[in-house]
Amino acid sequence: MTRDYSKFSLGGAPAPRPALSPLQALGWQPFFSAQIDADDMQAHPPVRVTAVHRSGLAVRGDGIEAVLPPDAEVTVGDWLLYDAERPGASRLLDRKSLIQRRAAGHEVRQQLIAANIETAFIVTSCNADFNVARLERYLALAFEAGIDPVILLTKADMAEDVADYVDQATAISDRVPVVALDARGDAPRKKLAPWTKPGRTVAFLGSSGVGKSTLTNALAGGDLIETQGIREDDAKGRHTTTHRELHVIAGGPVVLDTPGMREIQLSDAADGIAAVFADIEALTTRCRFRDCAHETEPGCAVKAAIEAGDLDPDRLTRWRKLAAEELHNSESIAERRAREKGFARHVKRVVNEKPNRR
Ligand SMILES: Nc1nc2c(ncn2[C@@H]2O[C@H](COP(=O)(O)OP(=O)(O)OP(=O)(O)O)[C@@H](O)[C@H]2O)c(=O)[nH]1
Ligand SMILES: [Zn+2]
Repeated sequence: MTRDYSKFSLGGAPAPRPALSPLQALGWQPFFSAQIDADDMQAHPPVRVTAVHRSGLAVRGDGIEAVLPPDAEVTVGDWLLYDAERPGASRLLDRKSLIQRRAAGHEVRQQLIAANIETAFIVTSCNADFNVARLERYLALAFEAGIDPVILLTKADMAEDVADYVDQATAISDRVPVVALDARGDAPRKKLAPWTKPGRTVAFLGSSGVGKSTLTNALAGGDLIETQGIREDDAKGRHTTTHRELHVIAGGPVVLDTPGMREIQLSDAADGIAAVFADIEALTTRCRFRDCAHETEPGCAVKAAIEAGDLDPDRLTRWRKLAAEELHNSESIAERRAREKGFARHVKRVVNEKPNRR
């Protein structure tokens, strides 16, 4: 919680916030400046990637707007040290977080989606869009990427049983704050203040129509992005304009909005899933058998927790499904073939194996 000391200042007027430098307003922080020295910064000023086009990387810095050659190792939100003479040689700085996904195809290749997001707002609305399994999937994605998630429940003004949605969302993880609000008006500015200070980088993730653009506009205090209602009347269609993917809100955060991030499959996210389902993961370490499938095995701590009423069986089912999906998406075709071949042998071995404890 931030405290308001303004009423203590002399003359009654709130003390003005120290202005951010142009770089800080773009999201520049000590984490990045610690990676370079002053000479470096003089010779090669930092720039942030604001959009990735097939033709190149759009970047912005203090008094710099440029397009660098395309580079598959760089994505929206990245910081580079701009080399004006050889733009392609601009150096990539270490990231605070990275969302990536496995690219389709035979080879195992990662496709970078967005870098250096600090808070991911997982957005759903208090209506039929609300789905615990989908929230869990987005949370796993955020944790895997090294981003702190916050659950936002929009359209609270239209629901009667908001507390019920809040309870369900709160039960998912004790590491994730939950905020219910009307995405329009000034509620987002007030309620999201702890995560949206100037110079922070945030993103809104969620299905179409839940209010992501509305939230961004509300933070900006104006129409920064066209919302769905407006787009529907647009004969040109919704995705014809090339938009900027990184929005710098005056006096507010940097909002990263890249199409690839809006709907996403989970792959290579085992750690993220473990973070969301920390309760179940902890139970599994107490099962008698290390490879317990939590079905009929004796000494299964997961089954015991369900019987004692400490674990919701639906949550266990969702964990299994998500873990299975993650495994499926994370394997290459060759890996999957090898696993299926090896499966019969594996079953035999498990049947003959001795308990790993007691
Ligand atoms: N009453 C009410 N309407 C909302 C709220 N949030 C969003 N809306 C409306 O829902 C519609 C969709 O909102 P958008 O902000 O365009 O949704 P989006 O998530 O950006 O959708 P995509 O761009 O398709 O991903 C708009 O007509 C908004 O005005 C809310 O909290 N309350
Ligand atoms: Zn078990």
